[in-house]
Amino acid sequence: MRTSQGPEFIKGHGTQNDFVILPDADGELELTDERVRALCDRQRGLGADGVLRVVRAGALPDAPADVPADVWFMDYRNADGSIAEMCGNGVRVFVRYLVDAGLATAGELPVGTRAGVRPVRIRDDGQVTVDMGVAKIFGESTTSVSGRTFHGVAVDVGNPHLACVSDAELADLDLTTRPPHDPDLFPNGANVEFVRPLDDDHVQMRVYERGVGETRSCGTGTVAAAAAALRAAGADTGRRVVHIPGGTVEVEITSSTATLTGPAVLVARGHLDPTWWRAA
Ligand SMILES: N[C@@H](CCC[C@H](N)C(=O)O)C(=O)O
Repeated sequence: MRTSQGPEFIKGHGTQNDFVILPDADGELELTDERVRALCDRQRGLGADGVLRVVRAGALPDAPADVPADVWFMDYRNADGSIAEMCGNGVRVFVRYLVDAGLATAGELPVGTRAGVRPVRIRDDGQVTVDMGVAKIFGESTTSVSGRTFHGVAVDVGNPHLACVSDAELADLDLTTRPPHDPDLFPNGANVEFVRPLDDDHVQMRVYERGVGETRSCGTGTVAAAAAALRAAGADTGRRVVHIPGGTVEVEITSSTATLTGPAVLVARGHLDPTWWRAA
């Protein structure tokens, strides 16, 4: 009979961008890159696009200095083990977990990330809205997929994006390999979005995420996509409903910030096998 349990986990997703959540208030877990890769592996682990460690900012040595110590910090890792500054779908799932676990009360809640503090609110209809900060366009560049060149804008949503608006049929794009990006403009890599306007309010998007591959959704990517689509339409501010393979989110861009609204779902919970965890 088993006498001890491994670390607790929760599995969740936001528009099918899926995560393993690891509660670790005091920062005691040894979360190595290899353990992240093992957790995210869809054959030998739980399977996920990324890991969200739930830790108090004060317990994480590399938390940014401007995040107060008592704030819950989303220590985000991509499936390949790399660290990213921000995750728009992850932060909604993170807050759903905090409220579900009784670690926070519903209402506006500050979440620490490597891109700074992000206010998050669970709405009465269950959707979750995140204040994502300013989506900053910092250049223009190109990529190529399936023999076609795409022009896009570089957008900083806390993490780097190349968002390419075109009339290409998105289902035809082969995103099984990483679309190239300019290393001078993106020295730390880039998430690449392909965006097709459907009408004045709606766009369709597919994404290849840095550190993961093609995912069924990327929250920061949808904000970059909305900023790029607005710019292509000659506007700096406005609203876009973004249709991704995993669902639909809504992005509003004002002169001072961007908000992202979408679902956040908890799917399962349990404990890792201690032998598996030790060996991972
Ligand atoms: N899926 C996320 C973005 C996760 C980080 C990204 N892959 C990066 O490396 O910047 C989202 O929902 O925003």
